[in-house]
Amino acid sequence: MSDTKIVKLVDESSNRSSELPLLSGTLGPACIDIATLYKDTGHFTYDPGYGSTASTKSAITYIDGDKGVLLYRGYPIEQLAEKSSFLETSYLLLNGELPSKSEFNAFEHQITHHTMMHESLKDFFKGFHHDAHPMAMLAASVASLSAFYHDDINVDNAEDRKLAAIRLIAKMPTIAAACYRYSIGWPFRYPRNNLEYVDRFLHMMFEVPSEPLEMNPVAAKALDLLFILHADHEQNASTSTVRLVGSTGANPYASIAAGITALWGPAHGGANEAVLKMLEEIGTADKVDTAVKRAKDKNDNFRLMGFGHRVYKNFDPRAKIIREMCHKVLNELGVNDPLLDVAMKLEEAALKDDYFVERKLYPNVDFYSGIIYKALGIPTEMFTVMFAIARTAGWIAHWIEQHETPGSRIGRPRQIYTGADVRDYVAVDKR
Ligand SMILES: CC(=O)SCCNC(=O)CCNC(=O)[C@H](O)C(C)(C)COP(=O)(O)OP(=O)(O)OC[C@H]1O[C@@H](n2cnc3c(N)ncnc32)[C@H](O)[C@@H]1OP(=O)(O)O
Ligand SMILES: O=C([O-])CC(=O)C(=O)O
Repeated sequence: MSDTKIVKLVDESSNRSSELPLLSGTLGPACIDIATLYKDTGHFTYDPGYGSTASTKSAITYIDGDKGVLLYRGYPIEQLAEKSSFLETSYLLLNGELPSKSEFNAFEHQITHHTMMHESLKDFFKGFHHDAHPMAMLAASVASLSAFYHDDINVDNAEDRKLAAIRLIAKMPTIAAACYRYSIGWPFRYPRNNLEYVDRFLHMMFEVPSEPLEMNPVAAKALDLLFILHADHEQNASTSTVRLVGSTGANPYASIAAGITALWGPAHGGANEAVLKMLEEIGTADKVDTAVKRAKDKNDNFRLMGFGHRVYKNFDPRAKIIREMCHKVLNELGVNDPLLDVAMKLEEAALKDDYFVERKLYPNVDFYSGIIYKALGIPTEMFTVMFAIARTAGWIAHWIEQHETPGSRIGRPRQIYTGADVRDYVAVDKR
């Protein structure tokens, strides 16, 4: 699979030289194994934001940012979006292969068996302020799982790791729905295990006893598709956070809770909430040009939310699928949302503008997803929670891969010190 050439590298500051492999898989870009040259010598590279640093090898997800290619375990995202389900995709991410029918049934059975949230976890919610952000409640609740499931936190045991993965994927929708219902003062709903994964979640979110919930197949299909598209994205900020925390030997619930907090920021998963707020603020299609102008102004902190990506420099294949789905879902649900017009006008204006073209800034996965969530009745503050439900599959797959990889080391970046030179302490009355 890999086509390895040898390159000679010289580190001038230490005068060390080494012959190192130029690593290049059949799919991947070439990269030099600098770590071998510098390993524990005190010399290191400076790469703010890790734009040129591979922190790990991984067999889970592949991205070609120039060609707009995304593969989960080798399968193109377009095919998974069309033919798979979120649970099947989760199995694929975790196990490396698509399941047979009986393997899938067993997996679904295990997930269904673990959907309940511990009764005592409900008491946690009572301590949260009534208008706490759902992401704050989600992060705290998931971190607290390690206080409930002591029996499956031996990170060195493969069976325990698997059980933690099942528990997390199963319980995330239950906890997420509880975050929503707490925020509106409604009693929690138990998971109805005769329903499928996404229907079960929608039931826990929206069911009211006096008005039994009619399951809408269009809504369920759209949500399942969004979950597939958000399930993994190699070493993005939240997954790298999960791996960094995981590298210390921390338990899976603590590691995933750290991923949730990293996802929350508006530069990452929090962008879906920020996009909708931005579109609402812009308000009408005739105000789009002002927004584009502001986004280009370096004295203005305003950015076009849902635009730009560290890796995709042509288009984000997920954004393409979501954009199409957005039209379809609104049409099928009979929703006429003027924000869709604003979004399309904004995309059109930005793609014609030299600033965005030169910097290769295109709509990313978060640009159109919020309009779909809104059409499904999901409140804006829950958008990033929805992302977290889906990304849990990817996070835990990476956490497991990390623990299965021999020779994994603690993550420990270096820094370039820019502070004061050595100096003597001065007593307070002499300062
Ligand atoms: C699920 C996800 O996480 S997808 C990403 C979701 N985040 C967003 O949508 C937030 C808006 N986008 C951004 O902030 C960025 O494009 C990021 C965080 C996604 C990527 O950041 P980076 O790869 O570090 O790019 P960086 O911030 O260096 O931007 C490169 C240039 O494009 C500009 N730029 C990047 N994104 C935008 C934007 N959305 N609007 C206006 N200008 C932008 C920067 O100002 C910079 O300009 P300069 O070269 O003149 O200084
Ligand atoms: O890969 C990234 O940097 C961000 C992203 O699109 C994701 O996490 O889905």
